[in-house]
Amino acid sequence: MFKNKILLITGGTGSFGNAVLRRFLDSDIKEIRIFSRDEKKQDDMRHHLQNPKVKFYIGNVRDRQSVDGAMVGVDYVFSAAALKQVPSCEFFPLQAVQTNVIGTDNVLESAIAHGVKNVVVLSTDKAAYPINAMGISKAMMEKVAIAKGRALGEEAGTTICCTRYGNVMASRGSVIPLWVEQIKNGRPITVTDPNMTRFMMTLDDAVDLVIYAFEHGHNGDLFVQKAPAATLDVLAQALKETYAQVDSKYGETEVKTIGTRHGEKLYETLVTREEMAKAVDMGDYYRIPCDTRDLNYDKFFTEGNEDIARIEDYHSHNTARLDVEGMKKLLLKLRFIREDLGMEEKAKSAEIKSE
Ligand SMILES: O=c1ccn([C@@H]2O[C@H](COP(=O)(O)OP(=O)(O)O[C@H]3O[C@H](CO)[C@H](O)[C@H](O)[C@H]3O)[C@@H](O)[C@H]2O)c(=O)[nH]1
Repeated sequence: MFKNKILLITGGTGSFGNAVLRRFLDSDIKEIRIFSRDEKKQDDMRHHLQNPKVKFYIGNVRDRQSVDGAMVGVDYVFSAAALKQVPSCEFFPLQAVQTNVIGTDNVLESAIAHGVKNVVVLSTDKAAYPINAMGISKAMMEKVAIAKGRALGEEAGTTICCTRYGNVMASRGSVIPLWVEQIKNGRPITVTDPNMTRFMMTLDDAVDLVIYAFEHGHNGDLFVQKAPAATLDVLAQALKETYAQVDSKYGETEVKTIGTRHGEKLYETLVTREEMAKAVDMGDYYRIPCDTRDLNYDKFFTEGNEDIARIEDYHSHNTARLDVEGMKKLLLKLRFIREDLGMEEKAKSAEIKSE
């Protein structure tokens, strides 16, 4: 499907972009374009990869002209550029709107104008019943993408769909690399709330989900991957026990409860109750087709969905729950933990401790 095609990844220097590169570089894809703001990260990537198939574009999704410059000749787009940290978006919500909503709209409009065949927009569980600025901006981003997909319709040359996933274990700036640093530096592990749950996905799961959406998506679809969850308590214990294999003193690390941060939820929802009512169960995934009713209000009263009251949303408190042993198994899938445990050769680059 990617043979001789050009793929553009916005926000391509992030964890997701790097994982896509690892997956596709040895394939028969023609070119992968990395579009992002940070010249330093691009430069590091360029030196590390030294691969003529990868082309770099400096730009900002907020600036349509820069997006247009990268879009010429592109077949497929993975739209991953985002402000994604909950606390920073809480303090600068309009910045989240600029990048996540308006920036994504720029990417979609540009893709349609340039005849791109397929766009997959990356979202997060925090967009379902959102309570924080990051989630609210991502929820609006989903609405923008889905409305555009619906307006384009089945026969259009461009297909737009969204994927929503949970916490990507050990992605840049997330809790696992932070706790690993704490363990190794002899500091206590800082836990916000031991009973808080999060969906646990690997970066490979996230790439699989995007490819699944790419292959199965109809205009306006939203895709979710079923995933297990764990409490922070279990995650902390599993990390301690895993690192005790490197040095037994790590197993003695103190765990300190610091309290919930700005805008955090006790548990995350991947599929809302309202979405569950129309979700198509595809085995490992849910496909949530867009609502194709038109803006004729009468229909909303005559075609209401009575099932909704009986359906439960899909969240990190009611999905499959990992225990410490299960969590440890999942941790061992992470590249940087495997490196630390000596199960895998260390990567050449001075990549930060994350996936
Ligand atoms: O010192 C800390 C930091 C975090 N946490 C907890 O660890 C969990 C994960 O926190 P992260 O900061 O790793 O992730 P978030 O859930 O805040 O958000 C992350 O996951 C999202 C998906 O849900 C998006 O991908 C988002 O971009 C990304 O930052 C949360 O329950 C948080 O309370 C702690 O206990 N101690």
